[in-house]
Amino acid sequence: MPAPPDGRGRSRAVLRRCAAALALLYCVVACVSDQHDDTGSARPSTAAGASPAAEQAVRTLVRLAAERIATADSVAAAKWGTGRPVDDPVAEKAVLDAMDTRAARLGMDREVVRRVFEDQIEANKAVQRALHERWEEDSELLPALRPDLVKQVDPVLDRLGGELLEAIRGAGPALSGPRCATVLDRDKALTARSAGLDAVHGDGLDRALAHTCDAP
Ligand SMILES: C=C(O[C@@H]1C=C(C(=O)O)C=C[C@H]1O)C(=O)O
Repeated sequence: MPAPPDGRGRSRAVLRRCAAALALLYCVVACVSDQHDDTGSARPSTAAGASPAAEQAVRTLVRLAAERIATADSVAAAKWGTGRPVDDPVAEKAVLDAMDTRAARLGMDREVVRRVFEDQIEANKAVQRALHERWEEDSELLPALRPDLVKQVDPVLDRLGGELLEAIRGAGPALSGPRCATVLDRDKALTARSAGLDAVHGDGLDRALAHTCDAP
């Protein structure tokens, strides 16, 4: 008959149980972190939907689209009174071409990238037009500062372009998944509320994300 464990035997048993628990925890963590491959794109985890990381990337996309919409105020102010039109097909083509080149280099779905950036541009122009109308009606609302488009706004648009591209890449197939529209709509509402967006910018954010989800 084995002798009843003394104090040292009991602590060895406790240590063994702790080691087993740690090994189990390690397996769980390794399994969860394996949801991402080393290209940075999220894999759909189960038949039920996208991985949590991919859904987080959809949320990031919403936040970045809201940041990009905010640049329309600076662009509109920079153009106001200069005769420079809201529409600038050459600048738009440059944005779309640059994103297309980067998307191709990263092996991304170029159609998805194109449709998201076309929306960003249309949304930006819609907000610029709405702000110009507002300022025409009430010159008191004119912004005091006129930023320099090339020096001050373009670098922000460039940065946001790269970050949006990463978010699209991270979202991967989640953009065609069944939960995309639900996640997007909820985050749009949250972002609009937390950023205190008025109707013009709220509509702009809607326009910017109009074709982001592409459920079959
Ligand atoms: C930002 C500008 O205004 C418009 C919006 C653009 C955009 O959102 O990227 C690009 C070109 C313009 O049609 C600009 O003229 O630079």
